[in-house]
Amino acid sequence: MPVGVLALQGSFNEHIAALRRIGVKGVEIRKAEQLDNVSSLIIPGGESTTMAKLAELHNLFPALREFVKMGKPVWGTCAGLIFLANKATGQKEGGQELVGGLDCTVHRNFFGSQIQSFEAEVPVPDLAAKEGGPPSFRAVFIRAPAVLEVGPDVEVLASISIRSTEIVDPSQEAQPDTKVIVAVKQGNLLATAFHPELTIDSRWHSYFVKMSVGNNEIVASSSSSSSYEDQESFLYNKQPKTDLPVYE
Ligand SMILES: NC(=O)CC[C@H](N)C(=O)O
Repeated sequence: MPVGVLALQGSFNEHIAALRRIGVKGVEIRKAEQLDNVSSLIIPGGESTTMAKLAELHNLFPALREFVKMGKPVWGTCAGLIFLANKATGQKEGGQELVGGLDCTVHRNFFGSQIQSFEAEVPVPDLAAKEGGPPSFRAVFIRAPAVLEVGPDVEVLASISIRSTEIVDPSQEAQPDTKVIVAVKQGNLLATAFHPELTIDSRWHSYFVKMSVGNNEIVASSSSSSSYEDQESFLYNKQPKTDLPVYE
């Protein structure tokens, strides 16, 4: 079965292109019944309030919650992390509906607004040990959330050190060198505050695909032409930069 990518809003094209680069077919999910035909699901980054409104409009929440409850692998990136969290803070007035399932609290815009977006090299030793390659990953944080608290079943895959001056939200009282959680795993749920689909490093996608393999056979991407083939231009780091801070 192919990997589903929730395609209401945000970087779903980029996820499908990233899956394609590792030879896996990704399909757009816009209707509840389409979830029956996929082994696993990626909820992309974008704008979680907008995505939630669209999901509500299409009556997707019950099916998404059922998908999570069935134990099928789901990976939320950025806004997708917010979707999966049991609790979110920093929401717009009136809040927003969440899929939930991931036992954590996230802050929606922990690192500030669009202009506080940044890139960093983030060490993720467990994932590098499984997937090979260098120990750290290029991480693109766009108006990124962060995980404030995790439950006992949640494994922290990556955190970054930040100074309090880097936190824009005055309600956050981070002390110098606070560790902020930016990637977690809980059973079949994976969540990252950043956007691996915007980098050329496909190890996060292959890691997620391997989580799905236990459940169902993954369909290989066909070699025929696809509208996703030419989307390499989305990638931020075709040319590796050397001047990035390393967060450890
Ligand atoms: N790049 C992103 O997905 C940003 C998410 C954004 N902070 C939100 O609330 O939805």
